[in-house]
Amino acid sequence: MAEYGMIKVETRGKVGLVTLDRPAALNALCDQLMTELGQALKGFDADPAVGAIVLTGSEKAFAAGADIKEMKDRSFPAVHFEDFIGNKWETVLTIKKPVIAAVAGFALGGGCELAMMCDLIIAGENAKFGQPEIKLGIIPGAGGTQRLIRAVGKSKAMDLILTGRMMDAAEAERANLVTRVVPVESLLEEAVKMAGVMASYSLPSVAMAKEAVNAAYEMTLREGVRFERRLFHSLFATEDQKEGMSAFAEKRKPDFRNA
Ligand SMILES: CC(C)(O)CC(=O)SCCNC(=O)CCNC(=O)[C@H](O)C(C)(C)COP(=O)(O)OP(=O)(O)OC[C@H]1O[C@@H](n2cnc3c(N)ncnc32)[C@H](O)[C@@H]1OP(=O)(O)O
Repeated sequence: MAEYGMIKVETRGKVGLVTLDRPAALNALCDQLMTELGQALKGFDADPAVGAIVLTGSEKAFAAGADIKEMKDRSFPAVHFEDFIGNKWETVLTIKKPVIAAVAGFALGGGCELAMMCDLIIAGENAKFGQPEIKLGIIPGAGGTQRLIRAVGKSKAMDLILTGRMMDAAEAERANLVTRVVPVESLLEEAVKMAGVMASYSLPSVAMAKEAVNAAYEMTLREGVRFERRLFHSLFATEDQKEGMSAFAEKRKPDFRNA
């Protein structure tokens, strides 16, 4: 397992676990942390022993946003021509295996945006979500204006982005930003359990299910349904489809080989 300075990486059964670990700065997402996160996510995606990934932070903070101190003196040409935020922040979107964000404490600015780039969010009861960039004289720059509205609708997205206020876990669940709220003490266990269920299925079908759902962000309904149908048909070329359906007919547990 690779050694990192600002994240911790381990496996729990078939689940890859990445923990953001920069406590002195509430896991502020500096360049080094984002580089390490990208490497760890790609490593788990390439690891055949891993079927799903959990991304988490500390009890106090999932992540308090991009590192303000690191970016405060940057100029327009610097951020524009280097494509600041850009691809490096979007590595999580390229991961084929499911990625669950397990969020306790602050998920603000880039922290909220990073959680929204994951496939789903489970929140601890103390979680606080927000896009406070407006208080810094900027706007969200890692997809917050686009993903938040798709999750919570226009009124609440405008409310959060234009006031910069925080939303607690209960409100985030009511607004459909998170799938489930659990006690902070059991957050990781619940997230790893859910990831373990996903990892127990055939990887090609899990990866295609994820791809099809995410495609709904980009496609019309007609295009999306056609895309889904193509993926659905292609799964009949896998051994795992034969195994899954044979196991059902023979009343036994399937033995998926990810093939
Ligand atoms: C990605 C983009 C493009 O969308 C842009 C962004 O993400 S901009 C950043 C958006 N996030 C914020 O504006 C949140 C900033 N942080 C806070 O408002 C507060 O820290 C808090 C409400 C999250 C927590 O407050 P508190 O409990 O009082 O702790 P602090 O003493 O403020 O913080 C402890 C320590 O962490 C440092 N810190 C916190 N957040 C950041 C950050 N985003 N960047 C850099 N450093 C951060 C804070 O400065 C403290 O460190 P010291 O100054 O004591 O060394």
